[in-house]
This record gives sequence, structure tokens and C-alpha cells, in this order.
Amino acid sequence: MFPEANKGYSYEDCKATADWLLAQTDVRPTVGIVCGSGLGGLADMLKDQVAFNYKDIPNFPQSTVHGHAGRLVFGTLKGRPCVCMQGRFHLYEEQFAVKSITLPMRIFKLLGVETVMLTNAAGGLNQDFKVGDIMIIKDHLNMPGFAGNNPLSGPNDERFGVRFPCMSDAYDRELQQLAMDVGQELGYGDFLREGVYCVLGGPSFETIAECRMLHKLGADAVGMSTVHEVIIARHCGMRVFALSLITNQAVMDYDSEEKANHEEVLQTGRQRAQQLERLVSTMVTRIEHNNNYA
Ligand SMILES: O=P(O)(O)O[C@@H]1C[C@H](O)[C@@H](CO)O1
Ligand code: HPA
Repeated sequence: MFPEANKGYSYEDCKATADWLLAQTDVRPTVGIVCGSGLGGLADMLKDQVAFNYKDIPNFPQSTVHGHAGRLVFGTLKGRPCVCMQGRFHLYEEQFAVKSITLPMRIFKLLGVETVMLTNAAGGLNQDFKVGDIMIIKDHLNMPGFAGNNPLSGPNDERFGVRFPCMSDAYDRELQQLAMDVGQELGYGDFLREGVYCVLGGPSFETIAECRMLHKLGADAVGMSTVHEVIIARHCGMRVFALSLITNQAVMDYDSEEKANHEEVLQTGRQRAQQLERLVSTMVTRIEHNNNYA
């Protein structure tokens, strides 16, 4: 699954993987995309694909979760060279995995990626949110980080970034505005939101008390990914945009009969996939055409 999960990957390990990939394809991606649960269709939009199964890439972890195909796809999205993770890694897939699950971000950086766009499936805590809403992430709560489980723990290699990176600007404000503008143009205003994403370790879904607490703490949505990747991406200077598809309402009420489950998550992904793909792919076009965003 995750070879030597607790081991930090050195700069040289990451470089070897990036060089191996660059030797197999002529695509030189400047945008890197990460697909959340059930949202892997984004990768299928890439033209002139060169795709690798994770198991064939040196040093790469393996996907173990249903709805995460486990392929790294290079290609162009409306003419823009991209690399797309069709399937991501989660903290719960292996104990002590926080470094393995974020390794692809450093490989993105060494491939030449400047902007990372991440998607995820999340439970809605904000009572104004509906299932099927797309939430532009403006900030995060890193709960595993509160307990010392941060992907930057351990020795710091300055070739990637500084020891104490700032996170108050983690989510690029221009890209958030671009998403809002593009969403309005596409007629998505009724289901486009913005908010704070809270990451937990998973894989168990939250209790009612936990959901109530997270909501009180300021979280609008809860999930099990993204934040660790964002920290590593920002540490090495890539711009970050992230969004959550609200696939289910987090259960906040003891009278509720609702039960969070992965099948519902994947089903909502299928229902909203096309719009989500259109939003992200149109944004990618604008990043290419507008120097303010590039
Ligand atoms: O990769 P994401 O964050 O989209 O996956 C979410 C969180 C869990 O892995 C899973 C729960 O259904 O979906
Ligand atoms: O309700 C949820 N909680 C945590 N992670 C999730 N991913 C999709 N939905 C959820």
C-alpha cells in the first residue's frame, strides 16, 4: 500500500520520481489537479493523455479507496498542459501516512506545476448548505495538525520551503474570485458557496456531537483530505485553489434518521460531476489567458 509509510521522502527521492515521469511524456504541466471521491471524471477531460497507474510510478503510494482510480494523467485541458491525480491518498489509509499522502504535491512542484486545484467530497455543516452545493474553500481547520500530525513535521529541507510557512494566505484569493465569476457565468450561482473546510483523520464519519462542535468552531464543511496537500503545496510556493462538493448533510440532530455513508458520497459526485468539471476546466482556461492569474 504505502511503502515505508512513516519515512519522509527526500528531495532526491522526489526529484527521481519527477525526472522519471518527465522522461516518459512531453507534457510540461503548469496546472496540477487532484480529484476527490467520485470526482475522477475531471481527468477524463484531458486530451492527448499519457497516463500512469500509481503502482508503476517509482516511490508513489497506491490508492486503496473505492472511487479513487489510482492513475496519474498528463494531458491538455483546453490547450493548457495539466497533470491530474485520478484518486488521492488519505490519512486513514495507513498509519503514520501524512508524508506519503502529500508526496505527489512535491512531485507536482518538481514537474513545473505552478497552480494546484484540489477537489473533495465533504459533509455540510453550514445549515444553509444543500447536498449538491459546491463550496469554494476560503480557509481550513487542521484538526490532525492540532495533535501534531502535520506533513511538515520533522526535518525541513529548505529546497522545498521555509521552516515556518504562513498559512493565512493558503487559498489564493484571486482564484477564489475567478471561481465565483466563472460560476456565475455558467449559471451555477444557486449552488455555489464559499466556506471553511475542516479536516479530520477519518475513516469513521463524525458523531452528532462532533458535528455540532465543528460547526460552532467555524467549519462549514467536514472531510478527510485536502488540507495536508494544501500545506505541502503552499510550503513549496504553488498557488492553491480548492473546492468541496457537499455530498451529504452532516448529521447534527439526534432525531435525524440520516446516516453518512460512502455510497451517498459517490452518488452525489456522479450527479454534480459535469458542472464541477466545467467549473474547473473553464477556470483552467482563464488561468492560461489572463496574466493576472498566471
Ligand atoms: O478524497 P475525498 O476527500 O473527496 O474523500 C472523501 C473523504 C473520505 O475519503 C470519503 C468519505 O466518503 O470521501
Ligand atoms: O460527512 C462527511 N464527513 C467526513 N468526510 C466526508 N466526505 C464526504 N462526506 C463526509
